[in-house]
Amino acid sequence: MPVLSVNGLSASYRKNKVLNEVRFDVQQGTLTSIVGPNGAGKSTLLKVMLELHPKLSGTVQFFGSTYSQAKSRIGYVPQRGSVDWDFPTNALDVVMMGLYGKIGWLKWPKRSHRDLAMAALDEMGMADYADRQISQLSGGQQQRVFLARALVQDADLYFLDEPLAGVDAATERAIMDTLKVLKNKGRTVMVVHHDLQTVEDYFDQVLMLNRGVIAHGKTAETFTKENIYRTYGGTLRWMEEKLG
Ligand SMILES: Nc1ncnc2c1ncn2[C@@H]1O[C@H](COP(=O)(O)OP(=O)(O)OP(=O)(O)O)[C@@H](O)[C@H]1O
Repeated sequence: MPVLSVNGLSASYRKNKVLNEVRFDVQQGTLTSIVGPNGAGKSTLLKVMLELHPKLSGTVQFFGSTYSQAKSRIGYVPQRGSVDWDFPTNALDVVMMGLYGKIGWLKWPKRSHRDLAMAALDEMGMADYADRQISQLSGGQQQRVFLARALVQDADLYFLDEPLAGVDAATERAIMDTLKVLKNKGRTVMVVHHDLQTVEDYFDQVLMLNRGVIAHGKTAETFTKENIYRTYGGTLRWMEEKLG
């Protein structure tokens, strides 16, 4: 059984249809990049699947059940730009939020929860920043804190929206190492990704999206010149140089 099954999914913003009959299955233990040009509907796809934006039609099944039944098994790291970083909270508290599924809302976290959150911050090289207000962290540091939050959540299926955008090489490596560890533990990870040069190195599966699914499958077989052109149209002149 696929961990994620999307069928005939369509969505719009007012009259502007941005997802059209999207259909794909994702198997457990895969690391998938979602690629496509600006405005292709990648972020919207995540939001619609996670019921943050309404769908027009179609179905989405997680582990064979609905989103609300599967919620505690799903982790989401939104695009950094979409988060209100002025929210007065420190890095440790952000990570603790990933534990609410376990602690329960309005219950006081235990020492062991705090230890788990600290360990995750440490894993992302952010232990020294636990007490720092999130608004006072750099973009890459904020991204590491978000990854730590996803780690403590201990989900089975993760969605990350451009986690590598604007981070330095060390942070990029730390994030990709973390995602590979999750995959090797049998978790399933889907990542909106923009750097076409690293798709083959980083991801075993690719979902090529432009309002509908253009191609989906093993990166080695799917991420071809032809599919890249079909996905991006004429917008990628540099690809011609790269691919000859
Ligand atoms: N809140 C919104 N209200 C109206 N239109 C929106 C909204 N969010 C996105 N759109 C439009 O929907 C389309 C798909 O946007 P989406 O953010 O899903 O694309 P994307 O593939 O993630 O793009 P990018 O690579 O630029 O992040 C775009 O045309 C965008 O302008």
